[in-house]
Amino acid sequence: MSEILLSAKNLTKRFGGLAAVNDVSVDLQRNHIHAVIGPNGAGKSTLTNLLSGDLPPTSGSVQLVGQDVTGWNPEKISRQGLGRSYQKTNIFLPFTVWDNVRLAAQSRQPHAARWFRRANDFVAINDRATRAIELSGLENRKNAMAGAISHGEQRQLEIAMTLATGPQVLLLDEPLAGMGVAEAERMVALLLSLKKDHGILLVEHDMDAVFTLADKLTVMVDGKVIASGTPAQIRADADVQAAYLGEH
Ligand SMILES: Nc1ncnc2c1ncn2[C@@H]1O[C@H](COP(=O)(O)OP(=O)(O)OP(=O)(O)O)[C@@H](O)[C@H]1O
Repeated sequence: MSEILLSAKNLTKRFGGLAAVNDVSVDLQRNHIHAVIGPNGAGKSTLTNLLSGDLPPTSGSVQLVGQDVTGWNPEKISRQGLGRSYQKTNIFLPFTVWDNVRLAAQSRQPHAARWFRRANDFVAINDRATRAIELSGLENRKNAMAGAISHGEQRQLEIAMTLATGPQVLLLDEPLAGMGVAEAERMVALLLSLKKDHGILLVEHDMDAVFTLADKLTVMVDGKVIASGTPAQIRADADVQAAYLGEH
């Protein structure tokens, strides 16, 4: 049986009287892509924030790579193996692609702010950055300024920066947002290649991409899971048809 990398059980997040995430359980296996879909306001971003530690849950628990990480802060959760891409906000536009990825790799080292660093650390950081750039398909853009590359390449850069932290789980929030057809096809191919070494939890509105990529889907509406299963099971689910998917 495949290894479970991430397992969230009965997660609830309340904002005052609103249960933005209501008793949600999801799990993620290595070498799988698990997509979380649902209409606007379903609670997908809130769920993502609970998994990354950006928000504490009101109740429920999260296991990551064999460790209960419930209530841990984002940095500690990152060190335990979860890489979250933050849409563009982490990219330094006046820096090169390489510098951005190297900084992300460096942020993962213990004592990142220390002025004194051993030579071995530098080698390890550079190796991780080089590998992340290779994996994300940005080798030929590594000396370009981040502000001068295309929108699609910037989204690849976000993924490279996430990979540079050495995650086992990738938590990706709308990696295809704002992309044209060719860029989206490239990103779909990239995500499929990354599944070889990672588990990927994907929040995405592009249903064609989701149904191409996902091994498993969880459908949320109004904070609750209304269905979970394979793409074929989700397509055939009457509740999902009625609530969300329509013609898909
Ligand atoms: N910090 C907050 N305080 C109060 N309410 C919030 C907060 N964050 C989210 N909500 C509410 O929780 C519900 C779920 O929002 P969330 O952003 O998680 O949905 P979503 O599925 O990610 O939507 P979208 O697809 O539009 O990004 C919404 O009703 C939203 O208004």
